[in-house]
Amino acid sequence: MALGAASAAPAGPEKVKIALCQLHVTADKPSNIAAARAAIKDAADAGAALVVLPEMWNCPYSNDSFPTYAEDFDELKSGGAPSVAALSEAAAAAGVTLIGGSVPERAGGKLYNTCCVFGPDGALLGRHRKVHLFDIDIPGKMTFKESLTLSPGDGPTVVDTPAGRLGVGICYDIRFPELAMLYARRGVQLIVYPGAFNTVTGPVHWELLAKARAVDNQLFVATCSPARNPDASYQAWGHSTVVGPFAEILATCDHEPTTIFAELDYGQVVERRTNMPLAQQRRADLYEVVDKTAA
Ligand SMILES: O=C(O)CCC(=O)C(=O)O
Repeated sequence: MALGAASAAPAGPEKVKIALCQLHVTADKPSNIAAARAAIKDAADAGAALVVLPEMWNCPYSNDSFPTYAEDFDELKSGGAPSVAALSEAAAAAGVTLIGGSVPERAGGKLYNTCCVFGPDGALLGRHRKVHLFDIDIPGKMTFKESLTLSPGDGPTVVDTPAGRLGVGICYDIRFPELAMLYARRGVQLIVYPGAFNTVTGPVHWELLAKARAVDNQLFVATCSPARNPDASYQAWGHSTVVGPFAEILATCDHEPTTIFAELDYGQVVERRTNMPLAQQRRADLYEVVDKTAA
């Protein structure tokens, strides 16, 4: 299906309070889990209905760590997936929709960088496996090859939640405008990118990409990073940010552990698209982006 006008806005809440938890991530998995639980509760206590965690919040961001900290989600009930179980419990206890950042997932002999989405009753509503792996080489500055340990997911993820219709991408996924465009086409109101940019690409690209995906598609974008840990081998950029559909910054922060909040008014998605009907003005006679995963 060629991507044209966005589908109608889904029935759902008009306004949602979102919280992005910029967690301090260490090598101690139980303490990372405890910190995530506490942050989710605190965010809910402060009135958030939608809570977001960062990429790889249960382990150091390194290829050495991913296999060690990985969890098999099929072992949820037998206690083999403590991070994911904690997310489900914390979402239910707090009564929030939870975009559970990402953790390394073990499935079918492979590892994935996976985000789980939970409803306010703790039910798993969706799961996104990072589609675009972070393989870059900027000599002397930043070299990382996720594909040494991880496999890519094979599809986009759109989840209808009590906090709106959400699209999920993980970190490097934000660099691919086609994925965001596909989400807009499917009526997504907010794209959430748990991410962990670094001190090389972060200062130049992190905010720029969030604004670009928002303004291209006239929707909300939230990027949630771990805090910078001076002891870690990978220095996360931090700067978790919420951007509105006119590319306006609604909330942001530095690299310290914190939780930031923003009120999303989904009516603005409709308003911006009415003011500036980009989707209707596309020249399908000149170019098109094709959704190869549409049902
Ligand atoms: O795209 C970048 O510069 C950083 C991406 C990244 O850190 C990731 O995908 O985990």
